Amino acid sequence: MTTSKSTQHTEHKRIVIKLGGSMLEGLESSFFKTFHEFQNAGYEIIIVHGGGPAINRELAKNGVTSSVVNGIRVTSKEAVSIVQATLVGQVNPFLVHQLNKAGIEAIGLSGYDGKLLSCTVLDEAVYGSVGQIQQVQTDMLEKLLKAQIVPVISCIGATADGAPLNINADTVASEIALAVKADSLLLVTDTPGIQINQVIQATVSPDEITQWVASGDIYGGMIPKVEAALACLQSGIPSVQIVGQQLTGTDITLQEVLA
Ligand SMILES: Nc1ncnc2c1ncn2[C@@H]1O[C@H](COP(=O)(O)OP(=O)(O)O)[C@@H](O)[C@H]1O
Ligand SMILES: CC(=O)N[C@@H](CCC(=O)OP(=O)(O)O)C(=O)O
Repeated sequence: MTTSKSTQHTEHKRIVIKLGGSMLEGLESSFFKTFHEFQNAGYEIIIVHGGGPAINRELAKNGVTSSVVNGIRVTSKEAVSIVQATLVGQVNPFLVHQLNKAGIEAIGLSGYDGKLLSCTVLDEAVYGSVGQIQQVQTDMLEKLLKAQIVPVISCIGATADGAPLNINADTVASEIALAVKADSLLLVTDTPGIQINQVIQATVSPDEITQWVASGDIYGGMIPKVEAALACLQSGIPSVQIVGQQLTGTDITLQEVLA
């Protein structure tokens, strides 16, 4: 993994905010106030977005079927060009527009731009055109952050030959958070945190997560989120949260949670 922050001196704190496709559909304009608050508090912000519902609609419109295994979309060659067109052509500009309109200087990127997300194929037999990130090229991000521009990244990676690959946006967010040595990762979704037996969990430990994935209490789209959260915490990102649009939710912590 390439990072360049370690060689820099900076007073800034960094936050990677992943906006799930599920919450983007019901985005409230007041949500963007939060970004000003983060910036005023001295945070450099990187946004990663998904777009599951928009992708589902476009695939259906084109008569392309897809399935999901462990929260990862099995992506045929036909599907990947629709996924790319939807994320890069629709969802990303929508979000960049909303941010710019709210007075936050934002610029859209995909994994191609500045060679941001160099990938190999994860497992073609199982997932098709899904990427495994080999390198995050942070140079472009550093330049943008220095200029106080918010990068808005869609979860499309590229092979060395320039073929597009679909990557789950939670995974992209965690890889980027690790590459830029973020102080915090926020995974914003359509539910205010991890719910077990309909109760939102304020704090959860890795052992609880393992147990709840095995029992099926954590399933589907929540699986890549908890995996992303654990990958970040175990590699030293101090704060990882899964939250709703109000930014309240679940803190994932390496500490054992006392009953
Ligand atoms: N234990 C859980 N707590 C909350 N949500 C869960 C849980 N397990 C699975 N989910 C599902 O995960 C969904 C969020 O994942 P997903 O739909 O992929 O959102 P996003 O588009 O934000 O990535 C929730 O809406 C819910 O249906
Ligand atoms: C490989 C894979 O699963 N890609 C995801 C990318 C979009 C995404 O992650 O969107 P959400 O944030 O809405 O979940 C997909 O095709 O749905």
